[in-house]
Amino acid sequence: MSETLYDRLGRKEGIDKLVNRIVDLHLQNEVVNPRYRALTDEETDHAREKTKEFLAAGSGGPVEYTGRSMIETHTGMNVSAAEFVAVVDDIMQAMKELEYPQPVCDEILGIAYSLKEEIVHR
Ligand code: HEM
Repeated sequence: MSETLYDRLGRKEGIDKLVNRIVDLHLQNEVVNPRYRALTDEETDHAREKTKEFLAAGSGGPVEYTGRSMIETHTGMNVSAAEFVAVVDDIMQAMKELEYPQPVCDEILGIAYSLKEEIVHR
């Protein structure tokens, strides 16, 4: 059987590490940290766990996504294009630090970008 994106991300262990690092970077990133600082610890943990599921399920892993849709989640936030780019930058930075090969980074970049319409200005 051919390798899935889930495998290339390092399966559950890789995805858990990646999402934890992305959330840490969001908390340090001045463009978006007010959004995340506004959350309680429970809300941050919830968003973190749902994002791990979203990535695992969407990359072909044996996981069901039980969170809300991207439109439903981000509606009412009026996320700007600059915030969207900042989040994607953090994703790419985390992948670089964790030494994912460039083709895997490019695949994630494409998937992230494809979600822009569902997240920005809603
Ligand atoms: C490719 C980009 C993005 C993806 C894949 C993504 C994914 C997600 C997921 C899966 C959740 C949890 C859903 C749930 O609770 O059921 C979430 C929550 C959240 N996202 Fe995003 N997101 C993205 C971009 C952004 C951007 C650009 C912002 C704004 C800076 C943002 C702000 C938030 C916030 C504040 C929450 C927590 C909402 C809450 O608990 O009510 N996201 N996101």
